[in-house]
Amino acid sequence: MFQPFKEYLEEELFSRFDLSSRSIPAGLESNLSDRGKNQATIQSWCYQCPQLRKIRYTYIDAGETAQVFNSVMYPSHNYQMPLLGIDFLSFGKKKILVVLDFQPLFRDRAYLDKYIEPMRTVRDKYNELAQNLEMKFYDANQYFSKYLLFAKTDADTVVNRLFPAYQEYIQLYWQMLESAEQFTAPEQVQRIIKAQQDYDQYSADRDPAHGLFSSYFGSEWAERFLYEFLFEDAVPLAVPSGSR
Ligand SMILES: C=CC1=C(C)/C(=C/c2[nH]c(/C=C3N=C(/C=C4\NC(=O)C(C)=C4C=C)C(C)=C\3CCC(=O)O)c(CCC(=O)O)c2C)NC1=O
Repeated sequence: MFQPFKEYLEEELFSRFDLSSRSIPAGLESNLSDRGKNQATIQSWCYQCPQLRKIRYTYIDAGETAQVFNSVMYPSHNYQMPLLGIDFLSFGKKKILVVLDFQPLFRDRAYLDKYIEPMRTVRDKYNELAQNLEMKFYDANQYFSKYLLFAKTDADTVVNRLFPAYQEYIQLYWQMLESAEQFTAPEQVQRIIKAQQDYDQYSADRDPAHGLFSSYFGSEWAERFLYEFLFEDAVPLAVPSGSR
């Protein structure tokens, strides 16, 4: 269902950036599960380039049961650019949830004007994909912008509306990255490092996918996948969520 989204991202990345592979810890690059109704595979890719220090994306394919495309771009620590966050989920065709955002590192007015306001014209074209749904796991005021796309939708809308919206958000992201101010002062770079680290901690601690990963691949693998790959700058909670 989201394969064309992955292919578009790859074409963009490979044609625009000087990518090199970034290693994925052993055993986490892919996995296969026979526990569910359909066989499930999970596969991840990770790259870096001068502008983006970590580019990761993951595809889960459990046939009709589940299709997930998840990705985060982490800009180099010299940029205050928001992270590009993508989370597209389809469960059994009827339940489709899509989230796409430039995830802000800071929330002051000057920052939002510079890095979030440019999304507005794109966002305004896709009202049906911005449904103001309530967040149960995350906090909409932390690491989400007010112009995020967040919708429960259907397969037709994914093809006809989400795909063009996705392309526009990605194009805007590249454009902003190209012209983004570069920071080199150590205290400014430190502030960016800290904010990106906090993003990993925030995301790992709240990740709604832990249960999904555990059910397919076991809680140990799920824990490693979260803390060693997806959000590697996060420190695991003292008591893993599976045992709480
Ligand atoms: C491979 C990793 C990965 C997967 C597969 C994943 C899945 C995932 N994301 C979800 C929700 C969600 N996901 C997001 C957003 C994001 N989530 C992100 O990982 C990113 C980058 C964004 C930002 C765009 C939001 C806002 C929700 C709704 C959760 C809520 O209500 O708080 C859910 C819950 C769906 C439900 O309501 O049943 C799952 C299972 N999250 C992951 O990290």
